Amino acid sequence: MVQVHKAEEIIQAEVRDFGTESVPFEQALGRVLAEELKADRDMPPYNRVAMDGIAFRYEALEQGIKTFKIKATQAAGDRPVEIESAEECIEIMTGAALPASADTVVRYEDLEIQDGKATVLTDEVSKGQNIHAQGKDKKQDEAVALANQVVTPALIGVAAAVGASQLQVKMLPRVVVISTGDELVKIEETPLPYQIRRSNSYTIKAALETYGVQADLLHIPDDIATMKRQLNNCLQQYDVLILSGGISMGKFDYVPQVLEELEVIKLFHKVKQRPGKPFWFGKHAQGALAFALPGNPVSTFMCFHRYFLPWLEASLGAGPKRKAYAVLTKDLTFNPPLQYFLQVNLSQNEQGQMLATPQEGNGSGDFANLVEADAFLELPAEQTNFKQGEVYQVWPFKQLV
Ligand SMILES: Nc1nc2c(c(=O)[nH]1)N[C@H]1C(S)=C(S)[C@@H](COP(=O)(O)OP(=O)(O)OC[C@H]3O[C@@H](n4cnc5c(N)ncnc54)[C@H](O)[C@@H]3O)O[C@H]1N2
Ligand code: MOO
Ligand SMILES: [Mg+2]
Repeated sequence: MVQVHKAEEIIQAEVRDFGTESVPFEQALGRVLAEELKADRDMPPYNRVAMDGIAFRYEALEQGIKTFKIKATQAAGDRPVEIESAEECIEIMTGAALPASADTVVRYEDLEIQDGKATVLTDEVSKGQNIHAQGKDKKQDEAVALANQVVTPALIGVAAAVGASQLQVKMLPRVVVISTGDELVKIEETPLPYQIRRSNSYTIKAALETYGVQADLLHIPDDIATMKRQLNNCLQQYDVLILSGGISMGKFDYVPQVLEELEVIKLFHKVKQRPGKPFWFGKHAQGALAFALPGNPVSTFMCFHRYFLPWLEASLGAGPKRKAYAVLTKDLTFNPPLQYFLQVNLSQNEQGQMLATPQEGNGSGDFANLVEADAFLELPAEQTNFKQGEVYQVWPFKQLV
């Protein structure tokens, strides 16, 4: 049995590099960028008009000119229309490229327009106002996104702006999520009174999709020969096997035995934690990793977030997971010498602190309450009494505000 930090260390020592691939930028959401993205030209690419109104030369105001002859109207996307003299202006729209002969824009709200002439009504005009200067956001060839950044909707927009229709991203591991257990039936079936529907694999598959990982699902019955054959296939075909169930003390918990018979080297079995104590982790001679998670749904869920996701993020080069902390809002006691992962609800107080309020759980087998919870609060094994106001690391599994 290993401590939580040791289990984490062993898993992190098995971080892999799956290489890079090019994908259409629209399909890159959630992937990890493997290249620096550069501005193909200045951003903005021209002096961009920021208000609908007129453009003219500021020197006109200095000469006492307040009324301008409207030479033309220029929409966004039009080639710039130049003015010939300080008495002229162009009616110009937001997003248009400022003509080189003008340097100042006054918005319609500060104008009176009559008989083809525009009069400036305000004295508060400064040179260069209402213009976004060319290259102010980014210069041509400057980086707009860095390698190892996660592709977000904002990044996809920037990629579009610089014409990067393909993005080089980190390749994802091939993952199979395996359920075991003869009590489990397909979700579309009506279970017999002593059976249940499979759920763990769907939770994990859904969580993986956030990272762009499209995992395959497989169910293996509690039969050694079948399990051996199927797991052997999986070890050849996948980079990662995430299993749930079949790893504890039960007569039909065959997973560790079968994995070891298939030359998956056990790197640890059992972690000093609750839930999730029976967690088994190993690696195959040819490289595949087996995360054999305990079958109780809360245990599966916790181990997946606490161990698998940090491994995935490190393998994709997204850097170590940013740590989050929260303040415990109630006293509690936990006697066993195990790291306790407490289900909590997260909120923020007016001081901007993240608060963790324990959620009444019912052990790791009852998981309907996970829908309400936001995170696991990690309470150290060497401590028994935990006091309101103390701060602990938290593992959120829901999108925070
Ligand atoms: N004698 C002992 N018994 C148990 C111990 C122990 O230390 N000594 N540990 C307990 C703990 S803690 C856990 S956690 C479980 C882990 O059991 P397994 O990993 O062997 O999982 P199973 O026995 O196959 O199933 C446990 C439980 O989870 C349900 N399950 C399994 N897979 C799914 C799934 N895909 N979807 C939904 N539910 C699933 C299964 O029906 C069982 O109820 O062992 C304790 N026992
Ligand atoms: O690890 Mo078990 O999850 O305590 O039920
Ligand atoms: Mg069992």
